[in-house]
Amino acid sequence: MSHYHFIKCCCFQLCNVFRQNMEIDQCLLESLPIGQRQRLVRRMRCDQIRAYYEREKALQRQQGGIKVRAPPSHRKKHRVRFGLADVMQDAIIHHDDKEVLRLLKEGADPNTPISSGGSLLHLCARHDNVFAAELLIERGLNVNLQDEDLWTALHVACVCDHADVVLLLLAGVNILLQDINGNIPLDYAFEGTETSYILRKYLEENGVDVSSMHAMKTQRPSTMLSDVRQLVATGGSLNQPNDEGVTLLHIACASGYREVVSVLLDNGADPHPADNNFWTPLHLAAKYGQVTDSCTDISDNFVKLNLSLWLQRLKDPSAPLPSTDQRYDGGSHDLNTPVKNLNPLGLSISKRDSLLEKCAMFREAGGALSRQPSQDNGLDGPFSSGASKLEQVKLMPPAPNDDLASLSELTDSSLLYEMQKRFGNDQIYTYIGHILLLVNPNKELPIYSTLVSQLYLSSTGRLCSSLPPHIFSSAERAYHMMHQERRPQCFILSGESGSGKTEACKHIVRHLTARSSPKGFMLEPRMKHVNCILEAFGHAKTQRNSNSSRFVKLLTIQYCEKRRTLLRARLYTYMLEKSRLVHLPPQQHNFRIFYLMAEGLSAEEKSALYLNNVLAHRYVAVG
Ligand SMILES: Nc1ncnc2c1ncn2[C@@H]1O[C@H](COP(=O)(O)OP(=O)(O)OP(=O)(O)O)[C@@H](O)[C@H]1O
Repeated sequence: MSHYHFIKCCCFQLCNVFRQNMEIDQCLLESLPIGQRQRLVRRMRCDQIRAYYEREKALQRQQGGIKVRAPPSHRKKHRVRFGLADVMQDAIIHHDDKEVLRLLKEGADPNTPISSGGSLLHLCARHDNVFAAELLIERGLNVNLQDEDLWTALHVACVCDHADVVLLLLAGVNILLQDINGNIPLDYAFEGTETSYILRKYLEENGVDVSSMHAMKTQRPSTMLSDVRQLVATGGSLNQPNDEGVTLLHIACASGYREVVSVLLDNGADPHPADNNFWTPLHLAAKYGQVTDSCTDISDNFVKLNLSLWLQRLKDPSAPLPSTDQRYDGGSHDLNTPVKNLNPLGLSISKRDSLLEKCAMFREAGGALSRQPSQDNGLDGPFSSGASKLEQVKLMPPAPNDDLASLSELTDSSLLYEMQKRFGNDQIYTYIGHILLLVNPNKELPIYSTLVSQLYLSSTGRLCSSLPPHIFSSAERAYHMMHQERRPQCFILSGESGSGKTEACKHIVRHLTARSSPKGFMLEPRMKHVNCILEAFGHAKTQRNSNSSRFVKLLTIQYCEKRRTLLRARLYTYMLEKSRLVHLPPQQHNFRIFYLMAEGLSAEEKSALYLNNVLAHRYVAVG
């Protein structure tokens, strides 16, 4: 008996058995394929339930008829409702302008604080949503609102280098408002960015001398130091708290004034007392002085380290004093804290995330340019030589609409709207899940340099959330899939003529070549020559594209099991449009090789080939 018949027989038997007494031989059941087993068990369960209700009904009839509640046929759907303020936050993050307008009309309060701290304007500043910011300001939201770290929306916009938001906010904001670290928004704008330029210009136009302002700020620790020394000399109390329980040591620790901390501790300031919020100086030092491993300013650790040693010494007087080289060496602490040195613990998680993203993306020019691939989990650095050169990089910061699949509304119009908005910002690449969408910019964008290619290197193949969508990341992903699956990977580039497939293909090949060999980037000029030859025989000028490929391409990458690396990237060509040789569609050219020959061959060469007047031939004259 065939397997199929055996199963059919079993089922038949089972159904009969089941109908008779609803008992099933477990072994028989287990011998069935999973799908059939599930179907059978489901049917059993239905019959059981039906039998139960019938029995219940019969029982009630016997007992004088209390109604049994039938199983609910339509279970009531419970809808989760979010407050207007939450929906508003979501709409702002996703740049859903229509929704923001609707919510405001429905009475959403623009003054509602947001869950991650700050106002809705802070959120707009973070997500570069100028439209929503404008609406909120129109409805009376105070532009000078400060969050728990005393950041205004302008601080946020500066950190994120969102110049449009900065321009909008400048109309009403107090540009000199300081945050908890005593920094004004300009302190967070990277040198050389548009934001920094706008702020400086604005300050200058309003008569503020930026350099003297900076000098004043850097003098603050030395002013406090001399005040503390004077207090010590006059025998004043170093432990006197203010109304909030804050002592001098709290202030010095929170601000990272290491020399002041040393003087205070040397002169008997008590490191133990907590302020009214239960923060000891050590807590504050940890909160504002701690650095992550990514930040190199080791001196920021000093306050915490020094205090720990002093605390240890308080318990055990024989413990060694902090060594002098661990003490503050005076004046080097830069109060004009750049973002990369900002203490992440002092910020809300959302702000920390955005800062880390910014750190990864927009390190100061030098930092970014010196980034080595090895930072990304130990890549072997095929680019080290290429990256030393200064290159122009302009990548947009990651945005919520980077992946259209994550939009709350997925309709033709919402997708088109997002694409159009991105295109307007030169964000030509967009993910839809793992698919990459490209809108041909038809202009040179500085996003294909060696450095950018290097930024997209990853040793794991996971997409870096701090980098915007890019063809390099798709190439990188394919490379890692090839490693994981140990089989060739294929790119499918689809789109109408002139949409940018050929260019995309070149970018992929370029990234992969560089990726697979330390000399990858050196091959680039040669690849250009090869491309030139290939295109001469397969490309032609059409109405839509002056360099249209007249064949179907297939790009695959192959894995080398032995060397565990990329063996070859191969471009297969199929279905060359041979008919073009003898028949030209209206307003079109023949393959480029003819025109190159006409231009490039010497008179003797042409004569030897009987092509003295190449362009006079019917098949090369424009159709
Ligand atoms: N990423 C890009 N950045 C800048 N310009 C681009 C980009 N992609 C395409 N272009 C421009 O668009 C032109 C047409 O692109 P491309 O030849 O790649 O289109 P295609 O889809 O391969 O067209 P066809 O199917 O006709 O071969 C290019 O010559 C180039 O000028």
